[in-house]
Amino acid sequence: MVIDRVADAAARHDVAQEDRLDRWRVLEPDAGRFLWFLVQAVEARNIVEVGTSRGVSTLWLADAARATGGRVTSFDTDPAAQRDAAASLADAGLAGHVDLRPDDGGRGLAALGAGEVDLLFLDAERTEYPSWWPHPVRVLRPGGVLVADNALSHPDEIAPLEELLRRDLAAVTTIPVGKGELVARRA
Ligand SMILES: C[S@@+](CC[C@H](N)C(=O)[O-])C[C@H]1O[C@@H](n2cnc3c(N)ncnc32)[C@H](O)[C@@H]1O
Repeated sequence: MVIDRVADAAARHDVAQEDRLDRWRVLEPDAGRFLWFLVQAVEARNIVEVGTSRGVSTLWLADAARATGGRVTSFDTDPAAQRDAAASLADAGLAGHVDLRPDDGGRGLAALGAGEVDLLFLDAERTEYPSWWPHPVRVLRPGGVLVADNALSHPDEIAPLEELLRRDLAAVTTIPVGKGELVARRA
């Protein structure tokens, strides 16, 4: 499977990198399966991701989008990473379900319309998320879901995001899969 191939390449790559920012830091398999299920459970069609990297989470989201008849828009500030992701998506036959945007996620979210996103996945620099407010919540449709990775691996960095979500949304919890997925649903 293409996802396994990219995840294996990421593990080999990351172990040799001293600087965290040089690592690909791809999504854990159980978190990927959780995202894949969630997209289909909420029948998400307009799916937005911030943090493509080499596209492991994008592959999970795109495979689920194929099942819902939806589409993934994925932002990353690293065009080289997105070129690798594009090749993997093509290998998996999923390129037609994804728009890769080499852009800042905060700027990308600010440009989206209110209530147009069914599922938003945040997997970029966690400390930046609060500066993107109110757009991560503004873009969600009623019943739409926000998911943020690293809720358990980096609780201190995720705490400001969780505080904003608990202020603005009713249902917020952390699912203990992968590195911890913070999930919030817009009523
Ligand atoms: C943890 S990796 C994403 C891993 C990816 N979701 C996966 O499962 O393969 C974080 C990525 O976020 C990107 N990034 C960091 N800040 C960003 C921002 N403000 N907007 C968009 N992408 C950003 C980085 O370039 C990096 O590729």
